[in-house]
Amino acid sequence: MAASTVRTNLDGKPLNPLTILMIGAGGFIGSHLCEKILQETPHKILALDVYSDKIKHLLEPESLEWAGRIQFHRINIKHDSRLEGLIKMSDLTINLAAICTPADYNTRPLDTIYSNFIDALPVVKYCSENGKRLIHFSTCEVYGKTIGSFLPKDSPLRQDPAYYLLKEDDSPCIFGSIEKQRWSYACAKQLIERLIYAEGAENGLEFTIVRPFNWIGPRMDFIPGIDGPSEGVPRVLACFSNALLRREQLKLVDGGESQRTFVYIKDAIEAVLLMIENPDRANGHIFNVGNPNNEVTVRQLAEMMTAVYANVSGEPALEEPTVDVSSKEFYGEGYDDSDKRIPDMTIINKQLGWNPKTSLWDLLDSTLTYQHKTYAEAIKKVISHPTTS
Ligand SMILES: NC(=O)c1ccc[n+]([C@@H]2O[C@H](COP(=O)([O-])OP(=O)(O)OC[C@H]3O[C@@H](n4cnc5c(N)ncnc54)[C@H](O)[C@@H]3O)[C@@H](O)[C@H]2O)c1
Ligand SMILES: O=C(O)[C@H]1O[C@H](OP(=O)(O)OP(=O)(O)OC[C@H]2O[C@@H](n3ccc(=O)[nH]c3=O)[C@H](O)[C@@H]2O)[C@H](O)[C@@H](O)[C@@H]1O
Repeated sequence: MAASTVRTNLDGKPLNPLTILMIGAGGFIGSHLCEKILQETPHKILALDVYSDKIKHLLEPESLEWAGRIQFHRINIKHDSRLEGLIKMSDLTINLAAICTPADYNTRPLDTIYSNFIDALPVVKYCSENGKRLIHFSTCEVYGKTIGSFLPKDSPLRQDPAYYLLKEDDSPCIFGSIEKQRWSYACAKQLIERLIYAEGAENGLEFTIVRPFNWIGPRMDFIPGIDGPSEGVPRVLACFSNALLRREQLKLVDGGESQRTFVYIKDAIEAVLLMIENPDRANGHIFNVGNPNNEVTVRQLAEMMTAVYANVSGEPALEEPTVDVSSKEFYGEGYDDSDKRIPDMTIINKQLGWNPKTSLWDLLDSTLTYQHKTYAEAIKKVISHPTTS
C-alpha cells in the first residue's frame, strides 16, 4: 500500500491507523485477515495464537514492506495474564480462537464448550471493562436446523424461504437433544453471543458478531499425515482434498444430502475489513457472512471437486469417486447435522453494502490449484515411503 494514500470509510471519513489485537490470527481465517490488513491498510496487528505456521510468510523476513506492523505473541488465552494488557494496548480486539471442527464436537464436547464459551469470557470481560471494541467470531451453526426440516419431505412449504432462510434478527436457533453432542459447539457459541449482546445492552460494550457460513479456500485446516495428524478429521474441504490428492474415494456422510452454501475466503475477508473500518455501521450488529448463490448438497460438492481436481491435476477421476458412510462410522456416536444453510443478506447489504462475488466453480478452481501445488509432491512421497512419514 502506498504510504501517501488517504483511505476513507463508507461515509467518506478519513481512516486512522488502528492497533488490532487478533486472537486466533494463526488459523485459516486469521491468516487471510492478516494478509489483507497488511497489504491494503496501514493498521498494526498484534497477532496472538499458539501456532504461527499459516502466517510465517507474513512474519519473516523482516524486510517485508509491512515489517513493524505485525507482532506475533505465542499465547494460549486459557491461562495467560498478558491477555488484558494486549487488549488495553489495542483499539479493537478480533476473537477467532476456537475449536471449530465437527469431528471434535461429539468426541471432545468438554474441550469444545470450554474453548467456545469459557475461554472467550475473559476476552469479552476485558473489552467491556476497558471500553474496547470487540469483533467476535460466532458461527452459522447457531441457527442449527431449519424449521422446514421438521415438515414432511413432500411438503410444498419446504420450498418457501420462510421455512429455511436464516435471518439474524428473526430465525430461531434449533438444536437436537443433549445426547446429540454435535450441538455442544453451536450451543456454546450461542451463549457467548448472548453474553456479548447483554454486555452491549447493560454495560455499553461496542461489539460486532460475525456468523460465517462455510468460508473456504487455501490454508483451510490440514491434510492428514502431511501437516496434521494422520487420524485427524478436518472440515469437508480438507477431507475431500485429501481423498483427491491420494486418489481415494470421497466419503459422503449419510448420503451427502445436507446442503451448504460456500463462500470464498477472500470475498468474506472483504466483509470483515468493512466491519473493522466502519464501526458506526457495524457496532451492535450480528452479520451473516455467506454466499446464498453457492448452494449445493455435499454430494454435489464432491462431484464438483472431483471434476475440478481432474482438470487441475491432469489425472482422470476414479471411476467411482464417492462412497457412502454412516455418520456414526465417520464421526462416532452423538453426531447430528444442519440440513440447509442459506444466509439472509439483508442486514449486511444495508449496513455495509457487501456482496460476495466468486462462484463455487471459480473458488474451487483456485483452491484446488493451491492444494495441488502445496501437497501433491508431499503426498506422493508419503505414498511411496509410507513408513518414513
Ligand atoms: N471457517 C469457517 O467457515 C467458519 C465458519 C463458522 C465459524 N467460524 C469461526 O471463525 C473462527 C475462526 O475459524 P477458522 O476457520 O479460522 O479456524 P482455525 O481453527 O483455522 O483457527 C482458529 C485459531 O485459533 C487458535 N486458538 C484456538 N484456541 C486458542 C487458545 N486457547 N489460545 C490461542 N489461540 C487459540 C488456533 O490455534 C487456530 O489457529 C472460529 O471462532 C470459528 O468458530 C469459522
Ligand atoms: O464452516 C461453517 O460455516 C461452520 O460449519 C462447520 O460445520 P459443517 O459445515 O457441518 O462442517 P464440514 O466439516 O465442513 O461438513 C459439511 C458437511 O459435509 C459432510 N462431510 C464432511 C466430511 C466428509 O469427508 N464427508 C462429508 O460428507 C458433513 O457431514 C456435513 O454434512 C463447522 O462447524 C464450523 O467450522 C463452522 O462453524
